[in-house]
Amino acid sequence: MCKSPIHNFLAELPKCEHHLHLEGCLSPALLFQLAAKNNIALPSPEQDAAYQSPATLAKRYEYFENLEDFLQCYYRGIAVLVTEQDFEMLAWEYFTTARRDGVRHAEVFFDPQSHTDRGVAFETVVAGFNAARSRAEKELGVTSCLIMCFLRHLPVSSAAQTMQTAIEGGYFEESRGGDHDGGQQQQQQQRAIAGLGLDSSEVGFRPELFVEQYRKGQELGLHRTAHGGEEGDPTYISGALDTLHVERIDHGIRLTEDAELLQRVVKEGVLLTVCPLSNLCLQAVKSIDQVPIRTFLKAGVKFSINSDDPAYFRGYILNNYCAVQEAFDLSRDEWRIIVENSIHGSWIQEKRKAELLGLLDDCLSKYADA
Ligand SMILES: Nc1ncnc2[nH]cnc12
Ligand SMILES: [Zn+2]
Repeated sequence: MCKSPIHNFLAELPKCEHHLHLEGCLSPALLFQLAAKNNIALPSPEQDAAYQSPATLAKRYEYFENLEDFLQCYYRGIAVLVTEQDFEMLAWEYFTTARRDGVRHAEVFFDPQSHTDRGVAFETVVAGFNAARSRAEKELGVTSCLIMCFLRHLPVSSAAQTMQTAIEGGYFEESRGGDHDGGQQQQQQQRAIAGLGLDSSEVGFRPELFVEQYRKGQELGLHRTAHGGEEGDPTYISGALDTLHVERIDHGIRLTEDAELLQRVVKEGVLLTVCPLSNLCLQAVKSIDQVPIRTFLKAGVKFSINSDDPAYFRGYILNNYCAVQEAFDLSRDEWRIIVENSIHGSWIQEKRKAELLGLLDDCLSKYADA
């Protein structure tokens, strides 16, 4: 628990998470558990001393040199995920922890190529994640949608193949799903996969490479977002806006380096999905107060605060909210703006937005005098 006098207020804010990699929720404990169950050999002490125990692995995660250094651990860990139940367990760990942190709605990324390249079927991955999503909606009241990411360091032909698999499998088609309030009222249209994302190594793998996949996605009515301006310069942000026609930018902290682009982002109402602890852990900033939270608030840039890869970056969403509060001492009104923008920037129906805005009002009233 953080030392902020408004910790309880921060904890109870009805959060929407927009930048969360499900594979980034694989804790050292779960990694070792699944490796043993699935008979997956972990690196020997000669190969990598970090993989001796969950404790040594947790120690390894205390310092990453940069995005690339982290991604090596991330992709190595993913090898223990094999069965539908493994994917369900991983996502369930996320949803239960996120709900404890006040998350009410989550739009979560997954990286199908990191599984299909190892011979795990696309259907196994999506079925496991969607089982956890259904359960989270029923048992925890957390609504969610799934965002399929392309790995930008792999050949574009691999992204094209992944897109084809998803289209042919009907994962982008609308089907009647239960409404989030239990399904007694009208049913809402749901897709197994609601949107496209772009992640992995940024510099040298420009967004323009994936224009054809995003064009198809737009034609199919999918939502679109892309990582940009995490390590890459602002042209990675403008490239994603101009050629991929994204609705959001994931990270986007280097937007501050281009005043004109910043004005465009404000004017077009593009939401940035900022991940403060991730930026700190991957050395994108030296301290949290260098994340441009105040600059964005002052300029009217819309953003949400997110955890990215919580098993690797010192905590889930509430730790990120608390870290921001400790660094910036935001007012309740500034938190209201952040949470309102997170709700409005979510890919949900107006009715669900109204419910979440109602919860926000309740929280603001409860803590008005505290
Ligand atoms: N922070 C991040 N940036 C790019 N790709 C990722 N994949 C998982 N986490 C990521
Ligand atoms: Zn990310």
